[in-house]
Amino acid sequence: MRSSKDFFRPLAVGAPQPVTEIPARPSRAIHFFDPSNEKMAAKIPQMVGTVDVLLGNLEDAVKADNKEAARAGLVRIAKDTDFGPTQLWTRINALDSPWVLDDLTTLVTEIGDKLDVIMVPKVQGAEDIHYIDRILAQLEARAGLDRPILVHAILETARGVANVEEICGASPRMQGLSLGPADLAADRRMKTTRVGGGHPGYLVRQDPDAETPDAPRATFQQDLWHYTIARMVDACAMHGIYPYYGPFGDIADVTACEDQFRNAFLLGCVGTWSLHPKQIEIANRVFAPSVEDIRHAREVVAAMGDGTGAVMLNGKMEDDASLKQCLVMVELAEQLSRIDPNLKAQYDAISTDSEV
Ligand SMILES: CCC(=O)SCCNC(=O)CCNC(=O)[C@H](O)C(C)(C)COP(=O)(O)OP(=O)(O)OC[C@H]1O[C@@H](n2cnc3c(N)ncnc32)[C@H](O)[C@@H]1OP(=O)(O)O
Ligand SMILES: O=CC(=O)O
Ligand SMILES: [Mg+2]
Repeated sequence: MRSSKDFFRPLAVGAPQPVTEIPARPSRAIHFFDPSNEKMAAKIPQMVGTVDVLLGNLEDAVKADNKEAARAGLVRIAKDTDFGPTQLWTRINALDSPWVLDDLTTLVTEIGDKLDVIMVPKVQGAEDIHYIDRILAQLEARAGLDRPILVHAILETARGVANVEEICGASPRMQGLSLGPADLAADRRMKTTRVGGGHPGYLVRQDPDAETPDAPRATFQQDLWHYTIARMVDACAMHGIYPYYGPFGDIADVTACEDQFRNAFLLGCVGTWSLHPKQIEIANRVFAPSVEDIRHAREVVAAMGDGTGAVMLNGKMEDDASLKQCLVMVELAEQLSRIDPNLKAQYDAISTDSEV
């Protein structure tokens, strides 16, 4: 076990000072692209500013024969593009793969100054994060970087879920976690064949009516991912890092995609992955508080004065705890307003309404 005094000392001579807090940068959509796919890669410069995070994916969904082209493509895109307010992330190959060492060495030394976060797949426990932490420090020192690259782990193995709290607390670099429902389903031997989302077979059925026991009974589909997302949210909150939903594979079903994203938002996630350009708009809308919520939250803040005691507002009791919930929403709206002029205009219009 590392001493708490050592936790914020660099892990290599010449490496940058570890961060003591993970900045709350808006990241409603982490948009995946394959840097070896020329059509996709060509679209990246024009996507800057339309999405909070662009992620050059090197792992699953990139063909084995294209791994090196994807890595080289990401280096080229990073060097040639001004990302402005948009963060640049990458997903490296798995730690047991033949590609990961070159992924890390090439990316950190060539474009480490452009990379905000490295996403690590199939993380099993703190030991995987310790490995990444040390090697990143060595490479950052070699590259002469002046700020540490942050680390994001995908929760996509049963062992990873069992170790989720220790993964979140394994390094001051830990920025957040994403749910990986496809690999997680396979690793758990769940009997599903989908990438995220619900399943019509996972349901509860209404009790039979005593008078008409043979009458049809309503069924209610349940959320397969509720348990894992809730565990992930608690582990992240405990360690001051950020939880994200992951992939929603049914690109055509924008309605169910929106529902899955909203469930994650309501449970505490700050964002999600986008696999196709059309999922960006859904994520940007869902992972921002609604105008109605902000209107209500501001009314509660105004009514609560010094923040203590209880008041009645529109027939409902508000107190210190409901005020804290409202402040979460108001702070998120303020952060998003700083980067999204459309949202700013919508939230600003509320003040005008209530002043009239
Ligand atoms: C499940 C576990 C995981 O690991 S999920 C994460 C890994 N998977 C991924 O990263 C998948 C990323 N997305 C994709 O590969 C593609 O979007 C897939 C799903 C294959 C669909 O591609 P395609 O059939 O070309 O879609 P389309 O014809 O509707 O595309 C329209 C135009 O948009 C482009 N496009 C597509 N996806 C992206 C993207 N992610 N980023 C940027 N551009 C994208 C297409 O190239 C196409 O362009 P054009 O109009 O032909 O010029
Ligand atoms: O990498 C994501 C997943 O769902 O698997
Ligand atoms: Mg996966």
